[in-house]
Amino acid sequence: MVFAKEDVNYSLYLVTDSTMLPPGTTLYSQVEAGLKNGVTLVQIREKDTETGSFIEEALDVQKICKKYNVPLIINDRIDVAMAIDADGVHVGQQDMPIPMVRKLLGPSKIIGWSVGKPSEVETLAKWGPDMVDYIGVGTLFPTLTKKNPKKSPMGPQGAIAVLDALEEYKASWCRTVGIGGLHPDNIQRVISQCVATNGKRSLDGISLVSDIMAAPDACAATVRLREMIDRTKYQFVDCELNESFPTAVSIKSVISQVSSNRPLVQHVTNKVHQNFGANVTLALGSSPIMSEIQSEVSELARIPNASLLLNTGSVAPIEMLKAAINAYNEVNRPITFDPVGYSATETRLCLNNNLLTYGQFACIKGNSSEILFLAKLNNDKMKGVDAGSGKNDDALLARATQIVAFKYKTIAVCTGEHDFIADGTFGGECKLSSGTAGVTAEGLPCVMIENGSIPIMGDITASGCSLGSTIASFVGGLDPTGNLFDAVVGAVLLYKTAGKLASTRCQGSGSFHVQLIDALYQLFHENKPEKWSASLKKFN
Ligand SMILES: Nc1ncnc2c1ncn2[C@@H]1O[C@H](COP(=O)(O)OP(=O)(O)OP(=O)(O)O)[C@@H](O)[C@H]1O
Ligand SMILES: Cc1ncsc1CCO
Ligand SMILES: [Mg+2]
Repeated sequence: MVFAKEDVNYSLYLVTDSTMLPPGTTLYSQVEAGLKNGVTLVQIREKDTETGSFIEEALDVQKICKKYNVPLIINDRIDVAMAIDADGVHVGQQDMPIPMVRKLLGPSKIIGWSVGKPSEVETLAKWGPDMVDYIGVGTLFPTLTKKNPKKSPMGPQGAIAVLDALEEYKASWCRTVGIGGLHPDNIQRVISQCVATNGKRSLDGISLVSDIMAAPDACAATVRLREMIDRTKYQFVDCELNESFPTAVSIKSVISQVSSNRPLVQHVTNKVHQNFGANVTLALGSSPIMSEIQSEVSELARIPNASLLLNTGSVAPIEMLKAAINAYNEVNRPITFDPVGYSATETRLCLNNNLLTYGQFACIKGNSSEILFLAKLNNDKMKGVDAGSGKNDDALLARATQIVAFKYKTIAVCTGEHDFIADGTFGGECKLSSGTAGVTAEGLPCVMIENGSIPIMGDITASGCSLGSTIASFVGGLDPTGNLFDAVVGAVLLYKTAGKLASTRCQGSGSFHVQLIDALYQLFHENKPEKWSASLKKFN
């Protein structure tokens, strides 16, 4: 059978590994369970099997693939693929060069290539449409199936770079599947985040091994995966993600929700911020818990209206941070991420990028230096944790905020004299292939909040960190019908108004600190956003 290449469905691509079969199953039975329940493409990848047995296995699997009308791809062994007339082969960077593979297989077979970086895309684009039909983009996350991984995992941001290269080099024919460490707990996040910067394409499919091959019930496992891939909404927090322009009325409603739900705000934060953050949280009618105990994160995340503030100013062990991200993502509770001093040192850059790869955040907030660096609009390293003193224009800051929101499919906040907030959640939409239907960072909703210059806000330590506490409290306090963007904007607007009020009441930075908590307390409990002094402007 010859498959028309444009008809190949890459959405759920099963790669075999007979070393992980559970007792009572065979390679054949696991593949059949997959095919019956929605696997759309099969690759035989048996690294340690002798040629004779490989061919026997391949012939067996080929029969069943034919029955389900699904193409069969052979990993690496071009000879085996030719011998059994398989539908295609998949080769890695170190395997036989692609032009030779094509010469041997002829034009009609499917050829897949493992790609990890943009320069490899440039190569395949130069070869043109007759060489590589699809690429396996990875390794996305750490995985046990690669025995000697040569590359460190690229994460969604690495996959975005590959998708961008496909667009840049105009390799429109080339399809993509994500590969490496994909499981039900990260598939939707990967589909949602891995979108080219021009919004025109996302991954065409998900490729995986162990979730089907090692499953005691491969039918149920495949049904679950299929359902996950077909779901077009990624509800990573249990509140509304729909686009809206916040108003005094909607912010008033957010505050009422926070008042009655009294969220539990777990702070994993720096030592300087601990006490201030706990008091700010209490001023907002919420309950702080400053905890870095790994064994309790799952329990905390399951408490109604739990919310996590993850601030990397000084850090807990990385395993604890990942466990916390996992625990909150697992139960769709919001995480507010503050990458303090993001670009100050290689250590911070590496740690923050590692965490950004690991989870889905409801909000990413930073000062102007952090957001500009995250957006790759500025390469100047920060001096410590404070924003640089250079003046940036509003348009540049808004753009950086939108880029961060788009990249991480989150609500991004950039602080300074003017605060910017952009919504990159796309209502939680996640789609294979079509990305954001061409919507780019510039098209994202973005607002600006200002209240004149309040330099004293930058003269106390951890004022940005405590805005993080305020956001975490507001997003945690939402009802399921509450709106995430309203909550983040409401928090920033309240904080700016409180800052101004406190600056008129204080005598210096020492009393400003105290006055800021008083002002937050007063404004929150009065709940009259229509009277707040900070202004909210639509920037886009
Ligand atoms: N010149 C200013 N005028 C008005 N508001 C300001 C000014 N500078 C900072 N702010 C406000 O102060 C808060 C902290 O912002 P900043 O950009 O200083 O954060 P940060 O560097 O992360 O703070 P930290 O790391 O000390 O916690 C924000 O709410 C911001 O809006
Ligand atoms: C001063 C300082 N150092 C690490 S975190 C922090 C608080 C302000 O970001
Ligand atoms: Mg900060």
